[in-house]
Order: sequence, then C-alpha cells, then structure tokens
Amino acid sequence: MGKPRKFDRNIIVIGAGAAGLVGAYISAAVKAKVTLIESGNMGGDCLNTGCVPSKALIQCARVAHSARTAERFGVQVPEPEINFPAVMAHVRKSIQEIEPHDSVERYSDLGVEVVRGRARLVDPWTVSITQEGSEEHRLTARAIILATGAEPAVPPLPGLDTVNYLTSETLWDRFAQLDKAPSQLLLLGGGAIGCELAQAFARLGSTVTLIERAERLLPLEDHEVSAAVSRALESEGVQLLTGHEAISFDGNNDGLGGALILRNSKGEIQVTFDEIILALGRRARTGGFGLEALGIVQDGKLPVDGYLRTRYHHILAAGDLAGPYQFTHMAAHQAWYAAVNGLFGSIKKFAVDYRLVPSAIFIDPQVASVGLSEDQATEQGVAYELTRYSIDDLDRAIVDGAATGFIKVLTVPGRDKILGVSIVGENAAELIAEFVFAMKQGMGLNKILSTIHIYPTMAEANKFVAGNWKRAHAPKGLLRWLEKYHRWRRG
Ligand SMILES: Cc1cc2nc3c(=O)[nH]c(=O)nc-3n(C[C@H](O)[C@H](O)[C@H](O)COP(=O)(O)OP(=O)(O)OC[C@H]3O[C@@H](n4cnc5c(N)ncnc54)[C@H](O)[C@@H]3O)c2cc1C
Ligand SMILES: NC(=O)c1ccc[n+]([C@@H]2O[C@H](COP(=O)([O-])OP(=O)(O)OC[C@H]3O[C@@H](n4cnc5c(N)ncnc54)[C@H](O)[C@@H]3O)[C@@H](O)[C@H]2O)c1
Repeated sequence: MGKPRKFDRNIIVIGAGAAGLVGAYISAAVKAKVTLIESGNMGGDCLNTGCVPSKALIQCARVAHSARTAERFGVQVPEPEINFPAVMAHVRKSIQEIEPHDSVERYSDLGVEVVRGRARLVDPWTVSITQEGSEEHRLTARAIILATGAEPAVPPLPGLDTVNYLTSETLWDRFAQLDKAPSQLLLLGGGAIGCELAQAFARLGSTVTLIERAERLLPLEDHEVSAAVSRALESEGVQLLTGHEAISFDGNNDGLGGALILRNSKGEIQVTFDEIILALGRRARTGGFGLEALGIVQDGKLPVDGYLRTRYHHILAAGDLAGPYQFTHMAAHQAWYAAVNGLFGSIKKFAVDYRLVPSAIFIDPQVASVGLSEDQATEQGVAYELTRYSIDDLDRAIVDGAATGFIKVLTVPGRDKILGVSIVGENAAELIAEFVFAMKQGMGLNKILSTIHIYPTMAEANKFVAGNWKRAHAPKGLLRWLEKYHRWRRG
C-alpha cells in the first residue's frame, strides 16, 4: 500500500513501558492525536518485572540486614525471621501502589487514547490492533514510535530445557508461591540484575552463587568498582565464580533443581542448585509484529540513526528496543526525541544526546557512575587526571556505620572540567546527581567546591573530592610568596 493521503492519527505509539508512556504523553502535550497500544500490562518491564519489584525486594533485604547488624549500634535484636510470603507481598503491594502512575485512566486524562491489544505493522503507515474477543482493527498514522522493549536473553545452552529456569520476567510469580527463599540459588550473569538479586536473596536467607563469564563482576564498570562490589557480596556470603562460563545444564528428573556445568581457565566444574535465575542481558523485542516484513529489522537488530529513525524515517524507536542503554531514565530521555522527531522532524529534528548517561546499581553500598570511567579513558586513549576521596573519612558515613566506598573523578589534565565520576557508597545514586548536573551545565569541580553543602551529609563527599582536586592544583609559587608575606607581617 502507498502512503495514505489522510491519516487517522498524527502518531501511534506501540508499547506502554517507560518509553511508550513518555512518548505518548509528550505527543498529547503538544496536541497531537495519539494512540498508545499495549498488549500486556501498562508500565511494561520497569513497573511489573524490573525496577519496581527488584527495588522493593532489595528494601526488604536491607531491613533484614540492618536488623542482623543492629548490634554495632548497641541495639540487640534476635536473628530476624524472614516471612518470605510477606516479602513477596511487599513486592506486589509496591507494584500496585505505583500502578496508577502508568494507568490507562491517567494517560487518558492526559489526552492519550490508550488501546489494549497487540499491534502489528501491516505497512509503513498502518497498524493493525488485535484485541482478545474483538475483531482486528486498523489505524493509519503519519508517525509511529516503536517502544516494545526487550526480553531476557536465553542462550541455547545444551540441557537448558531440562531445567525449570527463571528470568527476571518469571521469578516474581514463581517466588510468590514459596514459603521461604530458595535454599540454593544460582544467579547466572554478574551484571546489574545478577549483582542486585544476589545480595538481596543472600540477605533473605538463600545460599547464593553468582556466576560471571568475565574475570570480574560488572565488567562495564570501573575495575575498582567491580572489586568493591565483589568484596561487599563475598562479605555477605555470596559465592562468586567469576571467569566461569556456563556450558550446559543437567536438570533433576523431578523438574526441581539441577546442575550447571561451568568452564573456567583450569577446566570444568559443576554447581548444583534448587533455583536458577538467568541474568545474561536483555534482547530487543523485535519479532512478530511486522518489522521483519518491512525490512526494518535485520538479524533481530533494529538499526536507528541519531534521530532514532528506522529506515522509514517516520517510524522511530525508543527505549530498550532501540538501545544501547537499557535504563528507564534512558527510555524516557529517548522518548522525547522520538516524539518530537516523529511529529516535527520534517521541520526540525534533534539528535539524541548520549553524552551524559548516569546509571546506578542498587546493591549495598550503591554504585553509580556517569561519563568516562578510568578504564574507558585508558582504553580510548583519553588523557585524564584522577582525583579520589575515600568515604571512610566522611563524618556522616562514620556515624551512620556506612564508612566505606569512594568517589573517583576524572578531569581534563590541568582543568577542573569533569570527564567522568564513579561512586561506591551509601546513597551513591543520589550523590551522583550533583556531578551529572554540573557536567550538564558545563560546571567544573571549582563550582562544586564553592557550593555550601549541609553538614553532616553524604553529599559533603562531593565537595571533599573537589577539595582534593583543588589542593592538588594549589598555586605553589603564590603560596610560597604568601608564607613570606605573613612572616614579614609578623615582624
Ligand atoms: C530486574 C530488572 C531491574 C531493573 N532495574 C532498573 C533500575 O533500577 N533502573 C533503571 O533505570 N532500569 C532498570 N531496569 C531496566 C528497565 O526496566 C528498562 O530499561 C525499561 O523498563 C525499558 O522500558 P521500555 O519502555 O523500553 O520497554 P518495556 O518496559 O519493556 O515496555 C515495552 C512494552 O511494549 C509492550 N509490547 C511489546 N510488543 C507489543 C506489541 N506488538 N503490541 C503492543 N504492545 C507491545 C510490552 O508488553 C511492554 O509493556 C531493570 C530491568 C530489570 C529486568
Ligand atoms: N539498576 C539498574 O539500572 C538496573 C538493574 C537491573 C537491570 N538493569 C538493566 O537491565 C539490563 C540487563 O541486565 P543483566 O544483568 O541481565 O545484563 P548485563 O548485560 O548487565 O549482564 C549480563 C552478564 O552476563 C554475563 N554472561 C553472559 N553470558 C554468560 C555465560 N554464558 N556464562 C556466564 N556469564 C555470562 C556477561 O558477561 C554480563 O556481565 C542491564 O544492561 C541494565 O541496563 C538495570
């Protein structure tokens, strides 16, 4: 079919996760006629199986850990009893309380037409919608945003079909049926999901083994961050097997548990488990809704240009589907560009700004980073100066019993311009915000140093690292002269 002369909608958005919701909202806010189509639960991965349930679980685990370590504050508490069904009820309740933020009602009130059903592209301008119990109907649109997200990667490892494995999509329902946390839990993949869940389940009573193919956990983070995370997890009893690659599975005949064969530099080993969670990355959800037939998808990948346009410039993509960063805040960031470029691209279009992408991993102590890490700067041959501050020296951290971690700041040699920051420490995800803001606004460490920070707060660490940079750049000649001047003044 050729391009229609008239369109039913200015824009159609497929998928109501973080990217789709924001894309639809922005479109409605600028008065476009917009339809948002969702085949599953409103809110997508983040609300239903990702950020929200994982952070709710992490909070339960944190409380258990606080109780277990309360004695150091002079508070005697017996070993906490974990009521696992109640933990999972907190997870469920958190989702339910946040659900209204992403609901059909909320978005309808914002001017978005929300349709529940499965979308498929029939041609580059026509979307078919299939709803259970009703006939397929079709809508044409001048622009289309694809925001169908990603799904857990499940590699075709021999024997995997003999194992009742879990992923971040299935674990919540399965674990909601359990009386207690699994006894022997294996987490395959030492990335963000693997690390967060390993610590949480260890704190909730599981014996956890975390397996990572690379030589260190979180291989994309700074090497000192990986080392700090390994120390934190091991200190809480998580068995770490880095440099171990999953080779094959051998499920128990009763369908419960099994064994995983791993290869390391010395040979092969076997580890057994009651439950295994695959956390091996997430693949873009590109299949089964017409993209292959249109030639938008090649080998399961959906290439987009800097404006998030596919090979059909009026069909754009945002969020986990588009990549390369799979974060809720990135999905929302890209959605603005997809909506604006989709609606106004023929007049003016904007390339996505990927220069500053902060991220955090919500283990304890938290990990947060933005810009270049030291390893990336070295790999890319970027000249840098490194300034550190050790959080074990911070008053607030000491009184809170959280005196561990560090801030590493990379700057342009001889200048206070920030190239990147890595933080390990309590509330690192909040601390990093000041650096993200400074970098975005073109402010350097001098500006952070000259800003009043409340005493005693963790945020003072940001000022102290800036102070360390300043001391290293003190004008030595001037200080020598001042010393002489003061001597002279004393007479
Ligand atoms: C365990 C876990 C923890 C995480 N924690 C964090 C965190 O702390 N912070 C963070 O920033 N990120 C986190 N993430 C990542 C975050 O969840 C994702 O980056 C984000 O949800 C991506 O949003 P999205 O809109 O691109 O995709 P999704 O949320 O996956 O939304 C896509 C939607 O499209 C729908 N859909 C698919 N195909 C069709 C179709 N044909 N028709 C209609 N609808 C369709 C799906 O049903 C889905 O609702 C976490 C992820 C996981 C798995
Ligand atoms: N706090 C957060 O922002 C947060 C939390 C969870 C998830 N997420 C998002 O979800 C995405 C997916 O998370 P993830 O942890 O599944 O993926 P990931 O890409 O972060 O980590 C997967 C890990 O599995 C390892 N691996 C791959 N194949 C292996 C094998 N055969 N044997 C052993 N190890 C193997 C990889 O080396 C990698 O380190 C992340 O990239 C992140 O963007 C974000």
